[in-house]
Amino acid sequence: MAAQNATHAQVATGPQSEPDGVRDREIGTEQQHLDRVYRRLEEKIHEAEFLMDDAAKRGQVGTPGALAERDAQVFRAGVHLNRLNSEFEDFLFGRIDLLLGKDGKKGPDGAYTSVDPADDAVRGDRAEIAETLHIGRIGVLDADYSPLVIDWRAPAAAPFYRATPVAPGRVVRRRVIRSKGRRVLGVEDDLLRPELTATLGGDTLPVVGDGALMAALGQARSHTMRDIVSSIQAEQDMVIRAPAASVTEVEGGPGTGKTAVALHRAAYLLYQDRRRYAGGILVVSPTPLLVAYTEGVLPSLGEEGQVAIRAVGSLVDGAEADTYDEPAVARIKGSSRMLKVLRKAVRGALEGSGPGTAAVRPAPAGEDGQLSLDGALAEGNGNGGGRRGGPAGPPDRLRVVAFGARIELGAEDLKRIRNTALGGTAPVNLLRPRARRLILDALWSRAGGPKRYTDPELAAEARSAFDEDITTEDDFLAFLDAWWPELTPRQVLAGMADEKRLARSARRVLNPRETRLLARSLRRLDAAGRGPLSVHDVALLDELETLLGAPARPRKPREYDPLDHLTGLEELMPQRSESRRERAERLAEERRDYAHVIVDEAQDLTPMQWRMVGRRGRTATWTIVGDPAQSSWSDPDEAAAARDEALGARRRTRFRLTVNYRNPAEIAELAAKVLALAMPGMESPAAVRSTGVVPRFAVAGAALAPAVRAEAEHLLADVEGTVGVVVPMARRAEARGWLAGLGDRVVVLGSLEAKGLEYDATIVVSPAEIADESPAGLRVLYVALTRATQRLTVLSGERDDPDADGVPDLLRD
Ligand SMILES: Nc1ncnc2c1ncn2[C@@H]1O[C@H](COP(=O)(O)OP(=O)(O)OP(=O)(O)O)[C@@H](O)[C@H]1O
Repeated sequence: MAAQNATHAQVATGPQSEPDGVRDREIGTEQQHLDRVYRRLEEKIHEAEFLMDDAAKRGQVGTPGALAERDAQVFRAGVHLNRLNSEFEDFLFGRIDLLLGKDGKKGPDGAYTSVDPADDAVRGDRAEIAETLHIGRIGVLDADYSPLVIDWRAPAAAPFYRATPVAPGRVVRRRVIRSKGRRVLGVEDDLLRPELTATLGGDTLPVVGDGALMAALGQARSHTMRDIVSSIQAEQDMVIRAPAASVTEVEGGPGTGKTAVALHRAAYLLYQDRRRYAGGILVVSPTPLLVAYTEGVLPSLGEEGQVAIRAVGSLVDGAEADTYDEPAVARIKGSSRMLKVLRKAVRGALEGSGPGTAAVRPAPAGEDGQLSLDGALAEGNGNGGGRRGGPAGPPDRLRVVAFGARIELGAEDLKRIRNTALGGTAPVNLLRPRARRLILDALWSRAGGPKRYTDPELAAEARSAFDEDITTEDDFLAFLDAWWPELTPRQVLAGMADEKRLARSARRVLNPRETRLLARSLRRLDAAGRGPLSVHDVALLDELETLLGAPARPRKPREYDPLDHLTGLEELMPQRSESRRERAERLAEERRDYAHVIVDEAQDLTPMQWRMVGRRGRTATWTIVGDPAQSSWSDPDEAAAARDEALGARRRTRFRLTVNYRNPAEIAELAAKVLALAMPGMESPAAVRSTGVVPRFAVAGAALAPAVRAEAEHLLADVEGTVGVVVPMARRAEARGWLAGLGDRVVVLGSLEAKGLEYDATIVVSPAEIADESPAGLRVLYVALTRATQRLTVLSGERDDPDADGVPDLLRD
């Protein structure tokens, strides 16, 4: 049975059947505990209030700093209670009953999972429970510092997730507690040592329910992801608590919990070492849709202040790309070949598109024989103003009058100087001072400066006056701006829309067809680079920013807040006053270099995107989750090489997740057929449950609109939650029209947007069209087929070749 693959699902529900009234009694027991926790929290608030009152009365107890700390303590305790009441509906969610134990060794991840029962913990087949621990989203200590609730991330909580019947350690019973506000609603138990007759306080240990995992998986889906904190499985827990050294790589098929695990890991790392991660955690997500879907998970785990979840198209400040290039263009833009093209494009932008005729004409030298400039005339000096292609036609001559004579740097001189300047390794914008210096050297030399002064001191003085005279002239500055303009990444990108110029940058790298496609795709931008960016443009902008050089941003790491430790509640409060958007903006502004980088759906990053993401974690530790079978990138080897380069020689620890918690077996089985075509030999993860409902097949042919609508209506009636309609990318807009008015439980998605998301029911429209859309089309289809938690309908379009049962050729055996 598929369910046997899940570690929790393997658990027996115990030999004891559930007699009447036991459930209520057990709920009552947990209710008493929860009441105690709330009483304790209220006590903390009163304590804090008293301290503040007292301090105020006595006027000057302690320093002003101490008074402020007390105020903060009261405030934080109040916020804490408020959150417990309003947000953490199931703030207390777990309990483990343990046998007497030996002192175990701490594992490298800080968890005591290897703890074994003491030798005398079990007598025959009987054992007495020696310890009971309650587990919740935050830790709460009693007045005597004994734990009332243990934070789920604490080492002592690890057995709640890791114990299995095969390796139960000290755990006899694992209980998941369901509560809302201050009320306990239910309990579900797993018995990990069914062979024992265990007692608690002399009474037989009762066991209630069928385990919590199945209950969680069967719930209807909404538009936001839930945390899985009460039902994390052992293999997932190993990843969440893996030591944050170097690189943690996690692979697993669809629905194995990679995204969930990655987010819980972020919360875990913050709990483990908040100071270390004060530098911020970046979660890179493939699409804005997945960001929106997942961004509630960390706040529900009590963490938000230090984690930025950003779509790969929004990693560059000010860029919010959500458009997709057609596959052939995406392939070019994502490829590491672009690096060469961009390097040359930067040079090209500097040199302009053709010979310029500008010159700066200075006035005669001043009385002192030094140079002076006035009334410079710039003829045809193109500085990009309005013309596509950025700065076009920079001046090819610079004329000045010095020491009574006219001196000139001609096109060849300027070219030579430019090439010398570009020989430096610094980014191009930062080479401007070097270029300016070389120009002045050349002018000085041509004016015969070095020969005029034999005394070095006088020579230096004269030279410095010479430089100052020239460089304070507006005309010289105008010349410099035209000849070596300060370029922006967007300008250079926009300049690449000029096919002829691009052809020069892309010579021997892209073929003419590729050049044409690339240039055409950039015509969405105006000369300054304003306009809609595609997701792949953003990585190019980032690369250009590196090539050009960005103004240094001041780093403002979040200060360590001593108040974090004042409440006596074992947790730190995020800054609640900030909105999510403000927070994301602040993080983006403050940092480009994060302490930990989590990459979700890593198989989809293109080589250029790996370079962009790599730049954000140069000193970071990494968690990378993905599934090669779901890759929409056409050249996995090239992407793997770019990934290796981004991660450098860091040591990698690999994990594999093997159980599919999303799709029922019936859907997983169908998807496996496409997997066999897309990646022969690749194993699909075992589905943890089965619903008995097989996927439906319908044939629409050319009449997609009515068929999709009818099927969506059917599924809306069939499931409680969401219906996702996955269509070929090219049909996104029309498909929205087909489903207009059906309400917000139905969502239309292009095949590339479905990544990472899930719905109660899914309609996959025109599978052959999806598969044909790109070289990675079969893998994209595999993604589409693995989004449903309950129902799946496959609707054949004109390109499919359905059999008599409506099964399209791609999905037949
Ligand atoms: N231990 C668990 N308890 C309850 N639900 C779980 C558990 N693990 C995973 N799930 C659920 O299974 C679904 C799939 O999880 P998730 O989206 O993280 O998988 P994934 O591996 O990232 O999938 P994909 O590769 O398709 O994006 C989610 O609804 C998640 O909440």
